[in-house]
Amino acid sequence: MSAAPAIQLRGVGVDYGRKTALADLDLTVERGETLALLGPSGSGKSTALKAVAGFVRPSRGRVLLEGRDVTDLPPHQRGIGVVVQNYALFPHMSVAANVGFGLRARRAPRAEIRERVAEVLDLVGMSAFADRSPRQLSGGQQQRVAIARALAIRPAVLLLDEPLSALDAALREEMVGELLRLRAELPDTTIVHVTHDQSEALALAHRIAVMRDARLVDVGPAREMYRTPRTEFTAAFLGAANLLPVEVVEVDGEGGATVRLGDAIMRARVSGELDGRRRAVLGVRPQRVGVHAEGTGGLPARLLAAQWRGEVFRLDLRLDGAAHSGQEVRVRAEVASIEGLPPVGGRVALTVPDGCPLIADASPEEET
Ligand SMILES: Nc1ncnc2c1ncn2[C@@H]1O[C@H](COP(=O)(O)OP(=O)(O)OP(=O)(O)O)[C@@H](O)[C@H]1O
Repeated sequence: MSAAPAIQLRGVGVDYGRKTALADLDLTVERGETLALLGPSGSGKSTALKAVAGFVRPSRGRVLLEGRDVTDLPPHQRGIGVVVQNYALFPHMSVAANVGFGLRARRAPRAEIRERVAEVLDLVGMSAFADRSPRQLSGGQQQRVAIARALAIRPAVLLLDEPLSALDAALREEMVGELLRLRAELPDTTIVHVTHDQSEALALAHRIAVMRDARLVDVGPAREMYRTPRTEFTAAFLGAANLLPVEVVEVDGEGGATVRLGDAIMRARVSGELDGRRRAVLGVRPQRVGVHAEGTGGLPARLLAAQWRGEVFRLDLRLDGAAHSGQEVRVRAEVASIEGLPPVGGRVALTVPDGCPLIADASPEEET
C-alpha cells in the first residue's frame, strides 16, 4: 500500500498551438477521495482529466500516480478507468464483451475475465443484460455498462468526464444515487469527476476544484466551498449567489463582520481575505433574499420581473441606486409566494439575513 497521493499534477500545462487549454495546474487528490472538477464550458476541466488519463501530453509539468511519474506513459499503462459523456461502448460487442475488453487486452485468463465481468455488472445492477447489445439499452443502462467497463480492470483511479450530462433530469438524479453507492462500495478508489453541474459536484465530491479560463480558481471541501466561498466566481458559480456590494463597518477577531448595504446593517461571515478593505461583496443566495411589500422595512427596490417555476417564483429586482453610489444593483430572489407583492414594476422592500459570506471585492479581471 502506498502512502503517496493517488494523483499529483505538478505545474501541468497544456497548449494547443497558441491557445492555453490548461495553465500550470497544481493539484493533489488523495487515495479514496472523490474530487469534482467544476467550471463553465471551455475552462479546461476535460483537458486536466485527459492529462491524468494520458490522452493528451502536457506541454509542461509532470503527472504522478501514487508517487510514480507517468507523464511519459501511454494511457493503457496507467491503470486508470475512464467514463466519458457519450458512453463510447463498442456497438458490435455484447455488454459482457464490452465490459471484459480491458481485461482481454491485458491477456487476463478467461475464467478471471468471466468472474470479474459478472462481479462489476452486478455492482452496477446490469447482470441481467450481459448478453444484450448496447443498442438494446437505454442511455442510463449504457452509462452503467460504461462504468462497469471502466471498473473491470480494478483501477486505482476512476475518471468521469460529464458521465451524466447526456441523460434526462430524472435519470441523472438516479445515477447520482448510483455513483454514491459505488463510491461507498469502492472506498479505496480515487474518483475525479468532471462536471459543469454544481449540484452534481456537491452531491458526489469530497472536495471541489473550481476552474475558470484554464486555471484553478479555488479548491476545498465541498461544504466549505458552498458555505464560505473565497472568491466571487466560486460564490456565483456554486450556488448562483447574488454578489452585493457592501461597506465593511467592522471586522471582529472571530471571522464575523458588520456590513452596511444601503441603509441596512447586517452581520456577515468573513469568507475570503479582506486585507483591511472597506468594500467587499456579500454572497447572498436567491433563496435567502426576503421580498416584502413596500413600507415593511428593508431595502427599497423595484420588482423587474417575476417567473413562476412551479415550486418557487423567481424574481428579478433592482435595489434603489442612491444607496450604492448611484450604481445599479440587480438582485435575484426565489420566493415561495408573491402574495402581498405589487405587480411587476412596483416597489418592494428586500431583506438579507445575517450570516452570509463576505468576500473580498477582487475578481481576476480587476487584478490584471
Ligand atoms: N484538441 C484541441 N485543440 C484545440 N483546442 C482545444 C482542444 N481541446 C480543447 N481545446 C480548447 O481548450 C479549452 C479547454 O477545453 P476543455 O475541453 O478542457 O474545457 P472544459 O472545461 O472541459 O469544457 P466543456 O465543459 O465544454 O467540456 C477550450 O477553449 C477548448 O476549445
